[in-house]
Amino acid sequence: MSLAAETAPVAPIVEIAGLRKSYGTNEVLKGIDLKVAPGEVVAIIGKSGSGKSTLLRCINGLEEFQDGSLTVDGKPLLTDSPGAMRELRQRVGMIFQSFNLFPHLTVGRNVMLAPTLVKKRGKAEAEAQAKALLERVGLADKFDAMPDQLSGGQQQRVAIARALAMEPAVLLCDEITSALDPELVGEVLRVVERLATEGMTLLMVTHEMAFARKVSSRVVFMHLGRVHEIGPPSEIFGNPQTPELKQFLSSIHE
Ligand SMILES: Nc1ncnc2c1ncn2[C@@H]1O[C@H](COP(=O)(O)OP(=O)(O)OP(=O)(O)O)[C@@H](O)[C@H]1O
Repeated sequence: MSLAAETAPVAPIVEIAGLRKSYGTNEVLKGIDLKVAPGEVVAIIGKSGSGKSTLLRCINGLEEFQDGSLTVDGKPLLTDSPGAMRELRQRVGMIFQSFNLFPHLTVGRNVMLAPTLVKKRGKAEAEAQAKALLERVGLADKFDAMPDQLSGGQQQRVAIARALAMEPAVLLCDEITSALDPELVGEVLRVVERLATEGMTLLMVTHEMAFARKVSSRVVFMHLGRVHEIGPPSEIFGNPQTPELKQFLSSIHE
C-alpha cells in the first residue's frame, strides 16, 4: 500500500468554513472553521454568550447564517432549499436542555413517531427499533409509560433514544444535563459516554468539564464568536495557551 493510500484523509461528517452569523447588527459567529471526523467527540466550551448554542443551531439548520459554508455528511446545508433542509434534518440529531417529549404520547410512541412519519417505517419495524433503543438507554421497561411518570434523567434518555431513531450521522447535544437535578446528571452522561465509545459522532456544548475531559477527542473553546483554542482535552485543560481560556477555566473552578 502506498503512503498516500495509508494516510488518505477520512471525509468529515461536519465541515464548517468561514461561518458567520448575525442577529441584526450583533455578529455572534465571526468566521468559524471546524471539521469533525466520523466517530469524533467534540466538546464545545466557553462563556455564556460566546456563540456555542448558535453554532449548534446553525449545524442542524435551525438558524440561517449570512456567510460561509456548512456541510453535513458530504451534503451542503442550503437553507433556501426546503428539500435539502428536510434531508439534512434527518442526518443531524439534536438533544436540548429541555427534553421536549410529546406529553400525550407514550415513551414508545415518542421514539417511534419520527421514523414512522418521516422515514415511513412500518409499525412493527418502528416498534422493534424503539424497544431496542430504549434498552440501549436503560429504559426497556418504560415503553408504555407516559413521559410525566419519568424522572428528568429518564426523560432525557428517551429524548436521546428518539434522536437515535432517525439514525443520524451526527448527534448535537446542547447542555443536555443543565436542567437536571444533580443526582440525575450521571445517568444521562453515562448514556452519552457509551454512545461515544460505540463510535457515534458527537458535538456537544457542555458545562460538565470533567465529562468533556474524559470523553471528548477534541475540545473547542469559543470566545466572542470565534474558535479561540482547539485541541485534545489534555492540552485544553492541562496546558491552556491563551489568557482567555486560562481565565475561563479558573472561573469555573472558583
Ligand atoms: N434568537 C436570538 N435573537 C437575538 N440574539 C440572539 C438570539 N439567540 C442568541 N442571541 C445572542 O447571540 C449571542 C450568543 O448566544 P448563544 O446562545 O449562542 O451563546 P452560548 O455561548 O450558547 O451561551 P450560553 O452558554 O449562555 O447558552 C448572545 O449574545 C445572545 O444574546
